[in-house]
Amino acid sequence: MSAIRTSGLVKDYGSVHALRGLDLDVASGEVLGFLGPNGAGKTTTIRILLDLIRRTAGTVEVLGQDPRTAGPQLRSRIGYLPGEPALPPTLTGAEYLGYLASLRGGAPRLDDLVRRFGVELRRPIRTLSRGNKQKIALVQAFMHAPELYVLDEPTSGLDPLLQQEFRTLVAEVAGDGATVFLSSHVLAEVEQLTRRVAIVRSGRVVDVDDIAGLRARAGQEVELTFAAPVDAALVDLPGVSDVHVDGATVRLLLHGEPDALLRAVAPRHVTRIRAEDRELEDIFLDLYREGAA
Ligand SMILES: Nc1ncnc2c1ncn2[C@@H]1O[C@H](COP(=O)(O)OP(=O)(O)OP(=O)(O)O)[C@@H](O)[C@H]1O
Repeated sequence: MSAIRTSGLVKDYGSVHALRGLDLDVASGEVLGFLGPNGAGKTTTIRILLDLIRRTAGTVEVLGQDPRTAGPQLRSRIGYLPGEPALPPTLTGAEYLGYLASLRGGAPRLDDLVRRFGVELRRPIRTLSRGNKQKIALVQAFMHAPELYVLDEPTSGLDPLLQQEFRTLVAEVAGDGATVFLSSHVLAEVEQLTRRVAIVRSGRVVDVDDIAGLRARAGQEVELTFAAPVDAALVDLPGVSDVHVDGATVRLLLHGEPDALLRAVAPRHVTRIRAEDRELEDIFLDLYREGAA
């Protein structure tokens, strides 16, 4: 079953085509990373899922319902952490969270979360630091133990200790079977929390894969050193790209199995070999650029 499904989702802001047929399927119980360069359409997608803005065309299902027509009881099954939370400045944290708890028919996790994150409840929200505001936003997203979490850049403004606490919390709710849809630029977060990622570019999902699959496709950086200078033609093979020859040293990018490469260089005297998986960061940069091309 899907927790989120969009098909052919289109959103125009006047002449700006923010979403151009976005297809997305988030399975129930999965943690999916939603990644893409600035302006790709992540926040627009999330706002449509939450029924904060109207789509131009396409279909959307959230927990089996169309958010456009489902009404507030659907909203109470979702925990939403906006990228830039707008909190009521004059209320205290206690007043604001208490109000939301009554709207949503309870907040079983409120006390636990307040303790874990050290939330300042007594002062008016306008007097709080950015990090302390972010904590209140985070607590409201998690306190009613929803089935689906929609988190837009969740750890911006949190110090590293609280970021770690947040990751623990996400792993907990995922372990309890909730679905988490996480937009993030923090690669450590994506890598630690998600198994699958969807890459969005120019209003479309251009790639969906698990992290292991991305790594495998992204290949390895290989450096071979020979006893004597060689020619690039030696490694002109399928699955080999980005070849740089510097005298007796050859650097290249290898996709797939190394077997053909090893056979090709075997007749020469190889003095040194080094192979490294590419960093996840490079992989994402490639994916963002591929989309741009
Ligand atoms: N209210 C608006 N009016 C006009 N254009 C908008 C509006 N909101 C977003 N856009 C445009 O729609 C496109 C998608 O924006 P969106 O905020 O969804 O991207 P994003 O992927 O969330 O980016 P970021 O990572 O920078 O937050 C961008 O070109 C943006 O300028």
